[in-house]
Amino acid sequence: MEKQPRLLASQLLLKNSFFEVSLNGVLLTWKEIPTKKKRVSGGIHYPFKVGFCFPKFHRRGKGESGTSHSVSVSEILAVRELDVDSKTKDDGRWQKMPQKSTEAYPYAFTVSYVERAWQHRWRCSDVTFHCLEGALCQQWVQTIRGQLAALTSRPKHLLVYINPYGGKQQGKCIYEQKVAPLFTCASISTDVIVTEHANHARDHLRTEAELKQYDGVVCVGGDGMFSEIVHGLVSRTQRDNGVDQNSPEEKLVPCTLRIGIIPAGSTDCICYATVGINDPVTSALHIIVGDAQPMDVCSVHHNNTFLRYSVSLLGYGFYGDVLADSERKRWMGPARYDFSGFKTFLTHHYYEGTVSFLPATDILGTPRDKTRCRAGCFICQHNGQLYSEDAPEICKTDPDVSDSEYEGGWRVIRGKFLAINAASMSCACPRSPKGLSPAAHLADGTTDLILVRKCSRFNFLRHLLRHTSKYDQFDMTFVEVHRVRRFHFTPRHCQSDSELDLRENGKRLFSQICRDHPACSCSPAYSSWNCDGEILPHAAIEVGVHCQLIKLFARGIEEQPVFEDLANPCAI
Ligand SMILES: CCCCCCCCCCCCC/C=C/[C@@H](O)[C@H](COP(=O)(O)O)NC(=O)CCCCCCCCCCCCCCC
Ligand SMILES: Nc1ncnc2c1ncn2[C@@H]1O[C@H](COP(=O)(O)OP(=O)(O)O)[C@@H](O)[C@H]1O
Ligand SMILES: [Ca+2]
Repeated sequence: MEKQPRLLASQLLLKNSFFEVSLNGVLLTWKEIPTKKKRVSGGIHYPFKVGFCFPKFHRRGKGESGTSHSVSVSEILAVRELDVDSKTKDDGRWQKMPQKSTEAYPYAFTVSYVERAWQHRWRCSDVTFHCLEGALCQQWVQTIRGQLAALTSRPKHLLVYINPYGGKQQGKCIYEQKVAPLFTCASISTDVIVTEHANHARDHLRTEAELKQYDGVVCVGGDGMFSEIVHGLVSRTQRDNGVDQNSPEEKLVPCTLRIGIIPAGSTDCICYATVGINDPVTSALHIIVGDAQPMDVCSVHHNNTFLRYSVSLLGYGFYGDVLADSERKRWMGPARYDFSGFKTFLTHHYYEGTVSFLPATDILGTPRDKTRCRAGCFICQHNGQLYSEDAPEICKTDPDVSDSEYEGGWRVIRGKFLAINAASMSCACPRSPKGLSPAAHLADGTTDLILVRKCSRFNFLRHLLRHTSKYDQFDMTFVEVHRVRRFHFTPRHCQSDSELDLRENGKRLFSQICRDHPACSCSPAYSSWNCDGEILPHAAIEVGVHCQLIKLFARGIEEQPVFEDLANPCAI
């Protein structure tokens, strides 16, 4: 790593021990001075070696010379000066000062920073340094503030939407108690809207919100609430740029505003797969430090009419039926998915139809890879660049090139399917920490199309159970998986528009269901699509992936630090 010039270095008091504290452009480091070397310093600038220098994680160690900590400046949330009378100057919060240091070292400042906890959780930690002189204290505060002000990717003003009815209906409480205090600490101002009905956030974003004044949009809720924000922002961006969403071939314009998710829903799979955990404090901290994670978005069309966008799961058959059943049991909260999942598993319906898809052949990675999409993913960077340079099929808008010219690359599969799933990302969630497609990538411009053919209940159960274990859910004769850029699905019996209208009104056409089998002991003709947790009544759809259309306040799942394992060779 390039050596950074030291900006400040002093001996300061921390909890009655002296520390060598230094700041360069990248790290704030404090290292305990061994007892016999301790001496009072009013701010002598002197050279010493910083023992730890890891770029991403702050380290804590205890060597011969005492404990040592390093915090990346990019993960400092705030710095505030403490008053002599032990009251913070900035926000009026009272803090208890140790008696000894208030007497001898009356000036102090507190640095709030990100600390990594268990299983990808982040927490806010405080460290308070005491100084002999006010001027030195001021110098530290000003210098750290200067460093923070130079971090241009951090949001200053956010628009927040809270779904008070998502998940266990705790959205408002989670935001007020866990998130708002952190935003205040980091000097982020917010405009908060508590939604009053479904699609309130989507419509507000699409038509009314004055987006220019914000650095990002935050939703407090589940995947459905996130989906509302995506629809609002993507539609608004296309409208502002004169792009017609109804044309499946059109290249969409990426959204500039980043989206933050404070998880307060039932599945929270988008949060889980982009941050590594569904934890409100962790998500708030990723927003504060100004992380950015690009994400693919699928557009779903039917007969040249735009239906919806999807970022996680598009599922027909099993997941469509689970969702349709679970919507009638919202009162059960998140447990509705387990109940409806069990019920749908027992009904064991299969659906006939034709899937045609355009395999992504020019990219790095396959759905059977052992590597995973992680923070700074090389495959996403590589394939994202390829997409913008080569302008793949979905970007082609040349009216002279007819669809049939692409047909060469398309594959067609007819069959009876228990499930047809398109996972644009892993869909990892607490129910399945590796997800529906463990090797899928967040931002590679593709979706993993998983076809589960008709099989016995026992085999389907084996397939489902493998989502929760280390065994490969694709390594089964009745399952296939393809990494694709586009796909179409047509059910065996095509629906008329009047059938669709009835389905949209919630009336299922059981009279039409078993045309070929009047005894009606078999599967219905149609399922519906589960589009990120929203029901799509159309069975016939056309889907295309738009590479990196949106950005989240996230960085992808961080690899767990390995330095602890290295100390124990048996653990490797
Ligand atoms: C036997 C255990 C099998 C466990 C299999 C778990 C696979 C889970 C993969 C989940 C992928 C989820 C993708 C995300 C979808 C969300 O967008 C979407 C909306 O989320 P929101 O409500 O937060 O807004 N969520 C969903 O559609 C929920 C899907 C949940 C499916 C749960 C399925 C449970 C299956 C249980 C089968 C039990 C069989 C037992 C037989 C003895
Ligand atoms: N104020 C509201 N009243 C009713 N429904 C709402 C409200 N705000 C948002 N919704 C809708 O609630 C649905 C579920 O929201 P979500 O936050 O995803 O929770 P969950 O994860 O429990 O499904 C979404 O379809 C969203 O459009
Ligand atoms: Ca993808």
